[in-house]
Amino acid sequence: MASDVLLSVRELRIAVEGVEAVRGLSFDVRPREVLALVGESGAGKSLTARALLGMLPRGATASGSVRLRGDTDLTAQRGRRIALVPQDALSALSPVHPVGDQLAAAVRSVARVSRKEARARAVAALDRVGIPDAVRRARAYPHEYSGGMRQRAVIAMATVNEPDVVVADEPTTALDAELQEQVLRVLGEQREAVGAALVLITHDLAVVREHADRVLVMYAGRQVEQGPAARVLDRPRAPYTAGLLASVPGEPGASSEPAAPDEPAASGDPAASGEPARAGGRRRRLPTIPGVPPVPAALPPGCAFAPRCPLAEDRCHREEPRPWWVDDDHEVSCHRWDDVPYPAAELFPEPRA
Ligand SMILES: Nc1ncnc2c1ncn2[C@@H]1O[C@H](COP(=O)(O)OP(=O)(O)OP(=O)(O)O)[C@@H](O)[C@H]1O
Repeated sequence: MASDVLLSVRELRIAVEGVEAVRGLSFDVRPREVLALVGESGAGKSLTARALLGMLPRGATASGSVRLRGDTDLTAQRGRRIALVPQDALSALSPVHPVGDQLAAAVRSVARVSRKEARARAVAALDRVGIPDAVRRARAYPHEYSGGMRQRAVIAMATVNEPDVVVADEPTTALDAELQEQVLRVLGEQREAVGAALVLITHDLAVVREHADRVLVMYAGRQVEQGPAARVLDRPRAPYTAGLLASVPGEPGASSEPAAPDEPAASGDPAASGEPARAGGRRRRLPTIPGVPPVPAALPPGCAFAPRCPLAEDRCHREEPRPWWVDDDHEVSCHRWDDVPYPAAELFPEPRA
């Protein structure tokens, strides 16, 4: 293991009820870096996140390895060296205990400290994430917090024991747009304050560009492309990444033609939406990747993206591509990576209005 690798994932495969949904992922997370996992719904991001924490759902089995500082006992590290910020803060907090008690219990689960000291650390953690009047708020129950406050409390919970890695699974999905940026800012600040790396699962490539050092793009349980976020977003080498980018307003990969002026603006999962969007003050129809991702039980032969890929040729429908380093820190799994044009939007023309 290279000395600067904190979390090392090798050939991770996860099957649910015997059906493989994550198929041979390998990646590293280095100290203090932010790695974004992106891909459409069903790509296997959440299962991967759970595997990093040693908490796979019932019926799921994993093979391959996940090592945190060389250690494979992830359950023992959970809450201590690796912690989760889940999608839904309400389900992560117990409704029957005050928030401060829950944080103090998290402190005492890993550190031999007095109740008073645990309480003090809990209040300090709430204060750090910007919960006003933290001493009083620590005595309140989760339902007495607003949605944004609850998500901050969950970030406080994940970072209170100063873990090496925080895994955040779409931490802003349940929040309105205004709160999303706030919560991501708090998450970034806390990560820096405790010196943790962050594995950030998101649908939003604008979030990747703003917050991630590296990105891993997933499709149908496989890694399609990974590398430094700016390099991957500026010059995607996998047609799938190009398609995701083409559907994000303002990205270099996205088309810039104006469309009918009466179209509403887009929201949500960009690749799947195909909705009109606004860029540079103009409304336009965004290109989308045609079709939908396959379900794990019915994968096509060869490259799973081939049926949707504008560059697919015979070989793509027969042979699954192996990951290939296109330069020293940028890996792609695509037979046609060298034929992806620049700008990549050319691959995905705009739909007709
Ligand atoms: N508990 C489970 N039982 C059965 N199938 C599951 C379970 N969890 C995940 N799967 C299946 O595994 C595949 C990957 O799911 P996963 O939740 O990891 O995807 P994802 O990329 O996180 O999607 P989303 O963005 O919608 O959360 C999907 O086909 C999903 O239906």
